[in-house]
Amino acid sequence: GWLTNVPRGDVCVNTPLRVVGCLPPVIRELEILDGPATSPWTFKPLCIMPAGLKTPLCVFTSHAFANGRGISIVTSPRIASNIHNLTAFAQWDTLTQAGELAAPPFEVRELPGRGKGGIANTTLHRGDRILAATPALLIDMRVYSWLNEMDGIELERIAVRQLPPKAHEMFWELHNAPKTNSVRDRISINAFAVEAAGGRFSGVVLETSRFNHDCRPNSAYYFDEETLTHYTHAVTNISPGTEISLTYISPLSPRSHRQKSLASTWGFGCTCSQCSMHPKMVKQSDLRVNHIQNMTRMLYGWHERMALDQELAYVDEEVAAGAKGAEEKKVRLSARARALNRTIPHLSNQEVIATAETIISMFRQERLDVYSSDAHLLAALAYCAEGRRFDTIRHAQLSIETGLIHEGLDDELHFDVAQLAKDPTTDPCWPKAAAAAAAENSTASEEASKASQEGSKASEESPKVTEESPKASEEVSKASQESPKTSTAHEQ
Ligand SMILES: C[S@@+](CC[C@H](N)C(=O)[O-])C[C@H]1O[C@@H](n2cnc3c(N)ncnc32)[C@H](O)[C@@H]1O
Repeated sequence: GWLTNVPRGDVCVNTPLRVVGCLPPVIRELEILDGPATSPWTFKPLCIMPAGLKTPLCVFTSHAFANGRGISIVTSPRIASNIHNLTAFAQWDTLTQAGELAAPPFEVRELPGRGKGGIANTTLHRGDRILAATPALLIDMRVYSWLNEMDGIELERIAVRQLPPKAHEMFWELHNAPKTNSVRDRISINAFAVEAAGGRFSGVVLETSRFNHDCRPNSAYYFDEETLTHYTHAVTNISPGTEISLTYISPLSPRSHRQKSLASTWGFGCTCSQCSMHPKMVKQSDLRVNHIQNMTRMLYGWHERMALDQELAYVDEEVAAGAKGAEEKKVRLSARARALNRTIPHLSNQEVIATAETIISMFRQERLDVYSSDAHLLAALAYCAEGRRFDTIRHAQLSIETGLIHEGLDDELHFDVAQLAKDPTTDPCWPKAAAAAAAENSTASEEASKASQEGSKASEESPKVTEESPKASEEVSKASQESPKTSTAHEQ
């Protein structure tokens, strides 16, 4: 009954497919093996089987999701089941009322020449949350490659149609610039590229879609895959009355590329301050972003080589122990190490530090310092390899601060950086000789402190952390000079 009610004419009229005929898509109901009663979805999933493939793409809608905000997901049954197992579904009642802030720190207003936009209604400081919202739509990117345009649009239409009333209404109020079809165009103009449960999606986050673009934005966003929540935070201090902006594209591309991509996908000529600068300044800015990218590539190479060296040392032990598959692994890792040696120049720790500091400074000049999380992490690792404890901690902390705003950092990497920020001397990057000296020092100091505790209570007030004393740090730095640099050991 429901299927026959789907008006399909619109799809055909608005697509070039009309020229070659307009057959209605073949839509099937997904067989739910456990039976409909146990299905987590509000409607029976409707599917289209892509020509020549064995996996259908279907629409999965939940009205209960995120306290009734609802969601429609177009994807394969396997990915849908993975998504359903995420915290976002398993504990939706414990999540905050995403997107339903009692007092949002912005108002949506009509702005000259750019449609609607979000205007701050309070003072926001760097790091303040502006929005946290779940997407109303997640459209698997495979829709665009596996299905013909008409079939893809049909699934998108069903996904929108099945949304709860409020989300449905908000979707139709979104900005649109007619090109192909009213549903597809709205999705492509307003969606964020997100990843979840092993799939890549166009995600429409209804509230966040109101923010306009700026190449040097005052807010940054990321998508938390586990809770399916899209976060937006302030990256600068924002005064009331200021427009909240985010970037639709990578800001690390030259002005001409940015302009082209904004015009072709979003239909506007960017007039943000970074695009409107004096041509000489544009040239310098383009040069800087180019430098940033090249130098970052070099540092990633250094980091990969350092990780490879550590892995090779481990594999050497496995080979010596006669472990199965160790020889093959060593051959594979050595080949990768040789390839890196050919393409990435060799860098000493000091050079890595100088390069990372230069990248960080250029990001600052570009007003993109929130992007310098990786550069801070690499600086921290190089300082660590030099046995410079407090420089390591300083950069690890800066990496965390920028990373939290820009990426959320709740993954393994965050755990590693957090460890580094707490105590680099226990990290594998810390020079072994220095670690041994520090351990010896701390044993000596423990013994001394024990002895003095016995003698007098006053010794309890003396600083216990011996590495912090000038003598200890001198020893550390000497030891690190003497120690073989882990990152170069296998290259020589
Ligand atoms: C995701 S929507 C942003 C919100 C939109 N202005 C609205 O009214 O809902 C993207 C569209 O907003 C407009 N837009 C965004 N940033 C802009 C900017 N910096 N200058 C002019 N128009 C902009 C463009 O029409 C673009 O296609």
